[in-house]
Amino acid sequence: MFIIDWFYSVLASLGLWQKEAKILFLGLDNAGKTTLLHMLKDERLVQHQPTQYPTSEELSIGKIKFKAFDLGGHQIARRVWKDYYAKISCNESFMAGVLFSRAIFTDMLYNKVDAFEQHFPDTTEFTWRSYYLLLMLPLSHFDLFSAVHVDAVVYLVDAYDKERFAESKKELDALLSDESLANVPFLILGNKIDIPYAASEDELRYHLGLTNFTTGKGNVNLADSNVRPLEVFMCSIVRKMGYGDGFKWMSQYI
Ligand SMILES: Nc1nc2c(ncn2[C@@H]2O[C@H](COP(=O)(O)OP(=O)(O)OP(=O)(O)O)[C@@H](O)[C@H]2O)c(=O)[nH]1
Ligand SMILES: [Mg+2]
Repeated sequence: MFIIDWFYSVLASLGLWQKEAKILFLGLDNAGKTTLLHMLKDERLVQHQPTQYPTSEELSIGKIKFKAFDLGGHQIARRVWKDYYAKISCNESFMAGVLFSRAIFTDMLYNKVDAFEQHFPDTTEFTWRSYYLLLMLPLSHFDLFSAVHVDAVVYLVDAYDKERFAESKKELDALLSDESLANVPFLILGNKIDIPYAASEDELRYHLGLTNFTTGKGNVNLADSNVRPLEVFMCSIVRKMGYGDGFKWMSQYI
């Protein structure tokens, strides 16, 4: 890991490798993460299936090139969120392998791929987990390490689905209190305001417990403070409105 980091920093110093920002798109299922990602990517509105596998896209907004990770928001998918932002130190390459294969296993779990077990009924769980681990270890160096340093989180909330505000708050609170994400800017998008009776910005702030925690919409310099940039923007992805201001706000902190 150290060697890889060193290698990249040498390349970067020679201008041969550009560091791009890494942004996680998080939020409950059905919030609009995939819709937003594709709207940003090619300005097209596409109807998507619920996301099963974590995916990533290269995007650029203004001068910032970034890689966006769309991780899926349903219950089981949420378990791999942490694998994408947990900080791993240099001598923990082994753990990286473990985490990566854990992500794979979670994946297998929710796709009900139990074929492996059926073919090898005598193989204990431990053994086939170990095989996977060995197989995945070399890959994990690249995959995980491109994902560990998160530059920002875009957290989407369906502003129309008021019944799930509490659930959304719970997941958001867990992210905000996770020390691997300490000081990482959070852009909270209250989506679907094109639907009548969607929550207002104040309502959403209230239900997410953010009323006194946001840091201001304009150009607010937080560099010298120890305060995490956090702000709420209401948007409608289908109407292409609102999220642009949010990303503009966010870009000053990346
Ligand atoms: N009315 C309205 N519907 C939207 C908007 N954005 C997304 N949707 C709809 O919300 C539904 C869920 O959108 P997705 O982008 O698939 O949601 P997701 O967050 O990726 O969900 P998971 O993949 O399950 O985590 C889709 O039917 C979208 O068309 C919006 O701005 N307004
Ligand atoms: Mg999705």
